[in-house]
Amino acid sequence: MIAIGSDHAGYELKQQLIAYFKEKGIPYQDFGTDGLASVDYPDYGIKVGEAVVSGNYAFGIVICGTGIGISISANKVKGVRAALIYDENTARLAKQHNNANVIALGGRTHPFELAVKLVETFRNETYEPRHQKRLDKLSIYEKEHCK
Ligand SMILES: O=C[C@H](O)[C@H](O)[C@H](O)COP(=O)(O)O
Repeated sequence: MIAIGSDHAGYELKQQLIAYFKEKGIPYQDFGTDGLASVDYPDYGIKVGEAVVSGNYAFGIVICGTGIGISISANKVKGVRAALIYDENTARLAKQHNNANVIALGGRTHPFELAVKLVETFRNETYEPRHQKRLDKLSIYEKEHCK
């Protein structure tokens, strides 16, 4: 199950991705926003981040205008590794090297066709455990410094 959320600037791309998931039978849960009215990206980045660390989702997708603000927001949640991806290489490496559990896209920077390609590339990639030592350092920092 994919957790997906956006602010107003990411709303249209979120809806397009949801239509794609429905067509392909890909399970998802929509965490809002529900329209084009101006909202604040931290509310949605944090909501999706918390959902993902709950363990009930394969990964999260967060979308704002650029993907920057909402990735910063998701990364405030302990246990989240959110990656702003912008081409096939970063989509692949976000999984292979960083084992990202949230990916961020920009409604004003990522056309739908690119966004789908990046989501599918990330989804079908595999984490390389040789990087675990680095991820462990992040977890240790979180354990010691973030309540
Ligand atoms: O990083 C921030 C995001 O791109 C926001 O979606 C953006 O700042 C919203 O801008 P505005 O309020 O002008 O629609």
